Amino acid sequence: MYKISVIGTGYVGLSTGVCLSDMGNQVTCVDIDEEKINTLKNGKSPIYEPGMEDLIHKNTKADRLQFTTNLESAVQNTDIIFIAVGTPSRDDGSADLSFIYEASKTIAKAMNDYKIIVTKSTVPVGTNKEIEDSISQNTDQDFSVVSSPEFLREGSAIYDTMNPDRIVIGYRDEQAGQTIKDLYKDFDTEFVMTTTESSEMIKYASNAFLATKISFINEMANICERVGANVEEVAKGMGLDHRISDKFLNAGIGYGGSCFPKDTKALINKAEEVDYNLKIVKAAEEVNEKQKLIVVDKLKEVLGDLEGKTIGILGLAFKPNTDDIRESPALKIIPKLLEAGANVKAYDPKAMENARKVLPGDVVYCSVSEEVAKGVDAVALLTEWNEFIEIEWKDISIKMNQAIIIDGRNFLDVTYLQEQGFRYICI
Ligand SMILES: NC(=O)C1=CN([C@@H]2O[C@H](COP(=O)(O)OP(=O)(O)OC[C@H]3O[C@@H](n4cnc5c(N)ncnc54)[C@H](O)[C@@H]3O)[C@@H](O)[C@H]2O)C=CC1
Ligand SMILES: O=C(O)[C@H]1O[C@H](OP(=O)(O)OP(=O)(O)OC[C@H]2O[C@@H](n3ccc(=O)[nH]c3=O)[C@H](O)[C@@H]2O)[C@H](O)[C@@H](O)[C@@H]1O
Repeated sequence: MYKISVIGTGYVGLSTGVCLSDMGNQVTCVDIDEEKINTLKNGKSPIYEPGMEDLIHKNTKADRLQFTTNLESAVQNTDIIFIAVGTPSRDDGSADLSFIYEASKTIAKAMNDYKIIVTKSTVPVGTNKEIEDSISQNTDQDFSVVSSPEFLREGSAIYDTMNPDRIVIGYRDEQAGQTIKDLYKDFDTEFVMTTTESSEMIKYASNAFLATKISFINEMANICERVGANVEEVAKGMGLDHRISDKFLNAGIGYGGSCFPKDTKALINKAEEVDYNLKIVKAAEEVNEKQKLIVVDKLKEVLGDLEGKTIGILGLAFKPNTDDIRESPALKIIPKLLEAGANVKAYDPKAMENARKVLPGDVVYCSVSEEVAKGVDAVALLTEWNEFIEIEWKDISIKMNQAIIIDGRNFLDVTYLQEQGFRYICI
C-alpha cells in the first residue's frame, strides 16, 4: 500500500486516483477548482465516465480516497505524487506547460521529505528534465521525477486504466523507476522501462500514429467513394492483416478530442524546434481538418442551398460515452450549417450541457433523439452513441420533411434504413 496524491482531477487525474485507491492504496486527489472538489466530496463525478461514480463511492466509503484543494498538506502526507494537470495547445501549437510548472513549484515548496513525482500529463520531450530542475530550485529535499504517460481513452477510462496494453516508466533514478513498477505489480501487462526522453516520445509517437491511421483510412474512404469501392469492406480486408490490425480503421468525419489534435500540433512544433519537418503528421492534421466538414459538403450535394433548410444533428461529443466536446467535429460542422442559413436541431445523450456553453445560441436542443427528426430536411449523425442504433427509424421517416440520413460515422444499418425508405449517405 502506498500513500499517493494526484494533482488534477480531470479525465486522467480522477481515473488514476480512483483506480489507484481501488487497488488498495491511500489516495488524495487534489484540484485548484473548488467546484470540482466539492462535487467529488458529495460523491458525484464532475465528468461523465462509465463506472466512475461507483468507484468513487466504494473507495471513499472504504476511507482510501479523499478529495481536497489543499495541495501542500496532500504532498506532505504522501510519498508518491502524480501530476495530471492539463497541457493545452498554445496559439503556435506548442504545449502550454504553465499548469505543469505551477504544480511542480507548489509541490517543491511543500515537500517535507523524499518524494517521487510522477508525470502523467502528456509533456514534450525534455519536460521531465525541466520539471526536475524547477523542483530543485524550490526545495532542499531529496526527490526523483519519473515519467509515466497515460494511454487511456475517454469513455472507457476506468477499463483502460485497469487493463493497460503497457505501462511506460521513464526514469533517471533506478530505485524510483522500480517503485513505480512495484505500484502496478498486480497488473498483467508489459512494462517498458526506459529513459524519460523515450517515455515522453512514446506518448507523442503513439498518438501521432493513431491520428495518422485515422486520416489514412479517411483518405481511402474519399477515394473509395470516387471509384465505387466500399471503405468498410476495404478496412475489413486490410484489418485482417495482423500487421495492420482492424483497430482505428473506422472512416468518418475525423478525430476530435482533447488529445490527438493537441498532441499532433505539439509534436510538429517540437520537430520544428529541432529543425525537422514532420511531413506525415502535418498531412494527417490537414486531412483531418477537411474531413470534419465533409458532412456539410454532402448536405449541400443532396439539399442544394442550405438557406432555410432544417438539419437534425445526432451526437455532439467527440466520441461516444463521454460528455467531452473538446475539438469535436460537431463544433466545426454546426457553425458552418448556421452560416449557410440552415436551422439546426441537436441531441446528445451526455454532451448537451457542455455544447450549449460554446455553440451559437440559435441551436435548438432536443430532449430525445426522435425529436431531432421532426420537420427536418436531413439528419446528420456525428457521434456513434449506441442508443442511435435503437432508434425506431421506421416511425421517424414520416416525421421528416425529407427522409435523408448522413451517417458521419458509418455506424447505422444501411440495408435496414433503405428498407424504411431513407436515402442513406455515409463517408
Ligand atoms: N483526456 C484524456 O483522455 C487523456 C489526457 N492525457 C493527458 O493528461 C493531461 C490531463 O488531461 P485531462 O485529464 O484531460 O485534463 P483536464 O483539463 O480534464 O483536467 C486537468 C485538471 O487539472 C487541474 N489543475 C490545473 N492546475 C492545477 C494545479 N496547479 N493544482 C491542482 N489542479 C490543477 C484543473 O483544474 C483540471 O481539473 C494532459 O496532459 C492530457 O494530454 C493523457 C491521456 C488521456
Ligand atoms: O492521449 C490521449 O488523450 C488519448 O487519446 C486517444 O483517446 P481519446 O481521444 O480519448 O479517444 P479515441 O477513442 O482515441 O478517439 C479519438 C477520436 O478519433 C476518432 N476515431 C477513432 C477511431 C477510429 O477508427 N476512427 C475515428 O475517427 C474518434 O471518433 C474520436 O473523435 C487515444 O486513443 C488514447 O490512447 C490516448 O491516451
